[in-house]
Amino acid sequence: MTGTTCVNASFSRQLKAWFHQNWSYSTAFYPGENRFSAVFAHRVQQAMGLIESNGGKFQITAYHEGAGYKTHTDCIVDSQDQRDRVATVLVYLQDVQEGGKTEFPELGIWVKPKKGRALLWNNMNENGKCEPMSIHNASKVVTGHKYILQRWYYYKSFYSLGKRPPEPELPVREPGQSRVSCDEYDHGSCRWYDEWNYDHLIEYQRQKLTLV
Ligand SMILES: O=C(O)CCC(=O)C(=O)O
Ligand SMILES: [Fe+2]
Repeated sequence: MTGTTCVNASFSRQLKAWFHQNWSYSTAFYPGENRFSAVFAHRVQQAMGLIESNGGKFQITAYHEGAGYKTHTDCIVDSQDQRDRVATVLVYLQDVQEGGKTEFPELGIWVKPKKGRALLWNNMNENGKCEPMSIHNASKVVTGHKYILQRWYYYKSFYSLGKRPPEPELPVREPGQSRVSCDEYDHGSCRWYDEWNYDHLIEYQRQKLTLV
């Protein structure tokens, strides 16, 4: 994944100590790995016309109190690479008491997390270029926990799309410790990307929340 770096155990621990408060955590599952992925992809195609096989992984992100996510586009502005994210589907898996909104500053709109609410937007304009007006951010969770599911859709399917990459051998992870990091720390938010660490999903289940 672009921007993803493997860090060793001690540096990972250090990062956690510094930034833990502001982190969001992501993990992912892939098409065909469970029944949910097929049901979701089918319903999205029916309701929104996005072609199932043009979708990538299913990314789940958890935000604890104090965590948000920087302002960004989901596509790469001025990129020549055709393999870019045309559309985003975001589903809120749980209500958030306060904060945690998805905000689109250029459009002057924001959406409040509500369990089961799904949001779809285009990242590209009619010329097939990444649209800077699509910038958005996740405002900090003030009270509660926020869990979302996201899937990005592309113009067409390509070889690696929706396929789980092999698990890296190193570095070794301790329980509760992410091993694959990370967005750059930026505007008060950082995110662990760890496709092999389900700790926050276990926490989600502990709260008796379910995906469907
Ligand atoms: O959490 C949100 O509301 C938005 C997250 C987002 O934009 C992203 O992960 O790309
Ligand atoms: Fe985004």
